[in-house]
Amino acid sequence: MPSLSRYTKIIGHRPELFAPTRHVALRRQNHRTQSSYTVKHYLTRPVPRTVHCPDVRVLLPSDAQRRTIYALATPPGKGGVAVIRVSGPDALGVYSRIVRPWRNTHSTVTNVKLLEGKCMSPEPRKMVRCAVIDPVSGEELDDGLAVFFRGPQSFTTEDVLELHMHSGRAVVSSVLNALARLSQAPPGFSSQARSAVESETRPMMLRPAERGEFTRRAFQGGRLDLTQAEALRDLIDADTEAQRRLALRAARGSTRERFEKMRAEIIRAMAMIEALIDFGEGEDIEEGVYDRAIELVKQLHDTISGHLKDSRRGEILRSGLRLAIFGPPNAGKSSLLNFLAGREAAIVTPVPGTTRDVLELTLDIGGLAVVVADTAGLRKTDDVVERIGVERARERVGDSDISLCVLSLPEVATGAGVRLPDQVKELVGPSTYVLLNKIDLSVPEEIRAAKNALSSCAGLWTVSLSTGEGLEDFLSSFGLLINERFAMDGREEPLVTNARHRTQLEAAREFLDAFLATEDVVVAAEELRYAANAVGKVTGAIDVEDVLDVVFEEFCIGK
Ligand SMILES: Nc1nc2c(ncn2[C@@H]2O[C@H](COP(=O)(O)OP(=O)(O)OP(=O)(O)O)[C@@H](O)[C@H]2O)c(=O)[nH]1
Ligand SMILES: [K+]
Ligand SMILES: [Mg+2]
Repeated sequence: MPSLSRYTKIIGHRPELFAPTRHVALRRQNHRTQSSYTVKHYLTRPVPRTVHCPDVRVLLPSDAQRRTIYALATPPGKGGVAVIRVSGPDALGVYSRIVRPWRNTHSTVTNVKLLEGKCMSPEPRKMVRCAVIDPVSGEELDDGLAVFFRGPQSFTTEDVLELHMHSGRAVVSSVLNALARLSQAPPGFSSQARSAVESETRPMMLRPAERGEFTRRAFQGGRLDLTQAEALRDLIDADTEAQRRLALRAARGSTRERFEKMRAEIIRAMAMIEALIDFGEGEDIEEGVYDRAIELVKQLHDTISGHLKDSRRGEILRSGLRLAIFGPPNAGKSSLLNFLAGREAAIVTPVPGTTRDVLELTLDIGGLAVVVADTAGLRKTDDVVERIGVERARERVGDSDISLCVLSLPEVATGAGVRLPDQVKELVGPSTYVLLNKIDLSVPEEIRAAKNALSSCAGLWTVSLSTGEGLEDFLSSFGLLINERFAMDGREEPLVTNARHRTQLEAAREFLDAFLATEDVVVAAEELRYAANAVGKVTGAIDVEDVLDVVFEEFCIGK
């Protein structure tokens, strides 16, 4: 009989071995204790069949083992360098077919065989000056640099070839065409010539890569977990410092570690319960194991709840803080958007009701990505189009992380304070920021009275978007405020950075809830298994075929 710590180890490392033997354990258990469950009850619960760990992941003969993929890894167009990436079992073959020592290259058809004979055998990770030739005609396509990575010491864990060419449409397409032709039996050779170069001209299994396929292979090869793959995508998409920092840390595995630790804790609790089921408390297992498991799960539950409550801080850092600008017509909302954007993004006119639809821009405010939405002025109107705009404005305010109400001071000032239109008033709450605009048209007493009347809101500034007065002060203090609320400086790094993580953590928390609610040890163990699976899906530690497409389709080709 394994000791509890040994037991934890077995399940922790190879839970997939554990699942199929459970009913045996249960039958044995049935006649040894007086617990209330039955084997039938257990067997009717859906048992996840695909639980496994990264270290025992079994890859069936896959497309990746047969097919070599290629793609342009840099943005298309004219530029200094274009990188073409080739990954898969034929990468070395590609090297020998199209890469030639730079000095020895000749561009005539008759030299093909000669050149075939002189193919280079690359030293891994060493960049060499080379010529790239057409594998069929032997014509030189470009000269540049080539580097070969011997799998698994490569990004994808497969053999990888990178060709650094001149970035021009014709160069890139000629090299891509050459790669495409390697998959076909080469035309133009006589049968004699063909047999002479038989081994060299065997058609290769090459095809263009799909979105994110290089990274997907890196994941399948165990180089990255899913959070790291997502982080690479985020790093490419990062617009602000905060996004870059967050993505870089996650790419290095910080998110992976935290989720893995969480899963290990759940599995530890599960092992306690499983041991209890199999051997019974007091007999072989020490007293109080169940209570310890409950304690552990409660702590985990708190941790997960803490991360889920984190005011979407991670998601905000990653995909931007949603800010809605709202207010009465003509208050200067679109003028504010243009000021923040530094360009005439929105139409500004003296006509009230100019903005109809929601206009959205992603801007860098105080180092934070902010998705700023300009909305239609809120008022009662008979205009059908404007009414829809007003409705959308209200929805946008509701959906936003923060809202900023723009008011025209001369419009709302009453002398002794302010009066807001009903439509606006109902959207102003304690968390609303207020920008009092058009102070160039107001007298100081009016400004002071209005400021007093609005002193209870989350933030208040007085500006003129026409003269620029107060704008610098507004921008810096608003930037500071949102940074304090949402950025990660000096705080624990947010764990939940996208909706996929949130969904899985929510699911895990529900299973932990169910664990804490049940009296039945078998159900309890099962709930923990589901919880561990939910967390495992975040990193990809357990079967994730269903989420792979979702994760990788947001990538670009060549990554
Ligand atoms: N005097 C003065 N005029 C301003 C100021 N800010 C904006 N305006 C003018 O006010 C008018 C309305 O500005 P917009 O930015 O279109 O206002 P809006 O809130 O987007 O209006 P709607 O889209 O119609 O709801 C324009 O003519 C602006 O030039 C300001 O600080 N002072
Ligand atoms: K307007
Ligand atoms: Mg407008």
